[in-house]
Amino acid sequence: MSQSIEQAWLLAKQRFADINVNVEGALELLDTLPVSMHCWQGDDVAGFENTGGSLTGGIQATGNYPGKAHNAQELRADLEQAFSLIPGPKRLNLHAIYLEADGKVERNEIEPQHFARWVSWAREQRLGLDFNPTCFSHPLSADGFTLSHADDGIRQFWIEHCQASRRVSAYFGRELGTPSVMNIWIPDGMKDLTIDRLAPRQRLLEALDAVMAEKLDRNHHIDAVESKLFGIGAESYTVGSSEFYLGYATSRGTALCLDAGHFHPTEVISDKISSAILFVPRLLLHVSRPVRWDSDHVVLLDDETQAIATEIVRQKLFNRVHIGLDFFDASINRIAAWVIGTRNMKKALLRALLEPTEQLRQLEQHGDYTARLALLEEQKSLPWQAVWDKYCQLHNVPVGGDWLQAVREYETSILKTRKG
Ligand SMILES: C[C@H](O)[C@H](O)[C@@H](O)C(=O)CO
Ligand SMILES: [Mn+2]
Repeated sequence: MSQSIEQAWLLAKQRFADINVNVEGALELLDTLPVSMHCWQGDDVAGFENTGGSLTGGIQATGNYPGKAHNAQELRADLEQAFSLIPGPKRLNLHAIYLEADGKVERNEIEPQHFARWVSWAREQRLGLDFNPTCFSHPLSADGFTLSHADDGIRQFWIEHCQASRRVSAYFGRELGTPSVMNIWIPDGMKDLTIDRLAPRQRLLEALDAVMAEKLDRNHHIDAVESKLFGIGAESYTVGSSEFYLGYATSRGTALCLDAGHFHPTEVISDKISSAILFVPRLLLHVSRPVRWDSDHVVLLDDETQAIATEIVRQKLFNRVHIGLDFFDASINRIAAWVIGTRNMKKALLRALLEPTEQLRQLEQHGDYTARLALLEEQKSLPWQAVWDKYCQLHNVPVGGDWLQAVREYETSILKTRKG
């Protein structure tokens, strides 16, 4: 096997060299692009704060595949298993409900100490960490409102939770030497026709300003805000709409999070990148796969994933776009879900890096759209897969579908021994 990988790699290198693409340079660049894997695929967004509580906020993890993680030790073990099957740099994206504490900690009282074990593990694993306040699955979000709540006390609770979360995020960045991107997503919205669509947005604006008032070191912490079109039970009105957050991020200089499942079904985030990046300093991507709705299916190597990666590479947005994943599928092996989705994101980045972009740009500038289309289509069948195999080999992770065997063995020896 390893001999055929080498032969295919050498031939592929030559094929790409023929169109002036430097394959080794592409792999070097790929090694500088981390993908932030989301912890919540490992336990269906349950967290460890209130095990047994249900997932609310208009999102759903459907399926009951056995073996999900029930505590941080299990989740870390599962993550290590997934990481060992994915080549190149990775980060981990944590939610506040993944804290570790002896007793109950109110969300507005979370502190860095509750995430200390995550940090020392991340240091061992050479991972950067990202963070999210958790503004759902809580009694004070039960009526569908958090930061835009009309009740001052409830709104203040969520403001304090987000303020506390920013300090945790800055702690991650300080300890690990790489800024933590902290994304605020809230579920606030209404099921049915809404009379006052302005007041909740006004309250959200003021609440976010209060959350962000404390100045934190940019080298440790980056604020991001995530819009949404609708959620289950919030079909008619979402306070944090796309326009709201584009305006917020633009006027406040925060990062804007674009989730692939948070727009009208025919809208794609790949086409939003080049507009939004003209007005906001940074983008955070939640690469996901919406099937008819914001279903958060596992990321495929499909046209949109490719278009997202291609956009980052063509515009050289390497330092301004943070790539995160956001899916939660409980109907298949959860580790396999991570591996499939993350490898696909990385494959898309590799394919984008192997594109003869300069040549295509020249053709476009000269108005030769025939050749542009012809070349775009031809390069799809160039042997990028041989380059991917080599990349996997260089990083000591399984080539092709061989990783599935490791997942199966882990399932038999570990996951099947877990209850539920
Ligand atoms: C759990 C995440 O924070 C959540 O998925 C959010 O990012 C989102 O996309 C909600 O639809
Ligand atoms: Mn998201």
